[in-house]
Amino acid sequence: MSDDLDYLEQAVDLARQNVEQGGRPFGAVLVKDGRVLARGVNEIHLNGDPSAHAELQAIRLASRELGPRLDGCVIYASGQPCPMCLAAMHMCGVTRVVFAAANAQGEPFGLSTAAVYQQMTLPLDQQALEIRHLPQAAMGDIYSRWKALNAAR
Ligand SMILES: Nc1nc2[nH]cnc2c(=O)[nH]1
Repeated sequence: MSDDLDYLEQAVDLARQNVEQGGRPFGAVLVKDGRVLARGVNEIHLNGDPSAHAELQAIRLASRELGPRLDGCVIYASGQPCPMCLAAMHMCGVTRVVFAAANAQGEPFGLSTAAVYQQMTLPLDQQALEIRHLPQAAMGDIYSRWKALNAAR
């Protein structure tokens, strides 16, 4: 815990460097067992990939070493993680996340994802994005087939 400030400072430094290089003000450091496994900055300006958030970049890098499960990892982020990054953290088992700037701080600069969080609390049929559930018979037994093929692995 006492290392939190040190790692968070590193994430903020990354964000600051990224701004100087034309990027958005987001940096992230991914730590496991006291070792920095990955660092990431927002790279949307470099590759046009809208998912190139600092936290996801760090997760992608760490996964090269650890594979798809990041249990026991801690992510330090300069900004409050957006729903996409937070979902990724939940799904791959990241244990903790510590961030410096809350959404409220980013709001005046268009750097808050509070509106997306808000959308995601709404029922599917009330979200701004049209979400259509169209059941397909062709899906058939795909899930149970997958389960059967992977049960022994
Ligand atoms: N925390 C965070 N918020 C963002 N909002 C837009 N891009 C980012 C990012 O890379 N990190």
